[in-house]
Amino acid sequence: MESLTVVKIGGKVINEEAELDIFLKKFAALKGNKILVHGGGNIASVVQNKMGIPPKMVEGRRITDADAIDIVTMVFSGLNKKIVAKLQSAGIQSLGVSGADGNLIRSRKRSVTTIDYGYVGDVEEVNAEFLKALFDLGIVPVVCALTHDNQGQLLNTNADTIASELARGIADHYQVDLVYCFEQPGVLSDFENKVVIPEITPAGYAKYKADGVIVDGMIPKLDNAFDAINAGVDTVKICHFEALDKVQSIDYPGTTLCLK
Ligand SMILES: Nc1ncnc2c1ncn2[C@@H]1O[C@H](COP(=O)(O)OP(=O)(O)O)[C@@H](O)[C@H]1O
Ligand SMILES: CC(=O)N[C@@H](CCC(=O)OP(=O)(O)O)C(=O)O
Repeated sequence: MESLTVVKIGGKVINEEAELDIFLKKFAALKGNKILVHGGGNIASVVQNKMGIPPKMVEGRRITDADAIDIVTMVFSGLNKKIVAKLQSAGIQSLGVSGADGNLIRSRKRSVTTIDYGYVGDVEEVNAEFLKALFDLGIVPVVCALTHDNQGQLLNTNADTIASELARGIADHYQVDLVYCFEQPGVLSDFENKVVIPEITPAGYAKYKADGVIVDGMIPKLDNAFDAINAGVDTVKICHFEALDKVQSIDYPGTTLCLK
């Protein structure tokens, strides 16, 4: 089976021009078929504040009302084009898409329970055939955190979830490696001293979570990571964005490997 690397980069790295450039150079150098999924949540929050519409977040997820979906659509789509322009300059034939483009990711608006998340979508289907066609043309897809409901509505979907769902959606056709890149050196057992957990299992994750070692945005990231591993994705790694050039070598220690 051909290999495919799905890389997700977080919004904090995108926000720093120099860091983004370092990361994109490393992404450009990755061998084989690849997809880049990017966030941009913190930039959307800055824009919301500037527009006098303060962001509302619940457990790391944005409450996306009518104003917020307009703002995230502009911010995420704009970032998407900026990243594609930078990748083109690195010689990568890339195409920036949301989940609506090429019907790549169809989702369903999250139903209202105790919380109304507004225009937030839970993924229902990934168009693996469209991705395969892009790879056959030598095109690298760059995917932002927007999906659609096939009834004309864009929906906001967490970028970690998009990366996991894309990896799972295409795992029948490729040997898929999923890499979450961010500003920390991996999942940490000691945040102050930056001690990386080299391998994490669901049992270890449960314990670190109960002990308050793994908190905040790392919780949905690991939930998405284990969902991917359980659905047939070959490997899931969580690493510093500057370590991306090392993830394709088997024995690189400076990263967290998620195990079943
Ligand atoms: N044990 C941990 N190890 C590493 N990061 C952690 C840990 N617990 C919480 N975090 C936090 O999780 C954040 C990553 O989640 P998030 O902000 O959603 O990432 P991203 O920017 O990739 O979308 C890190 O910036 C870090 O502050
Ligand atoms: C529903 C939801 O919360 N969507 C996220 C999508 C962006 C994202 O995930 O960006 P990062 O990866 O940079 O955090 C948001 O609006 O912030």
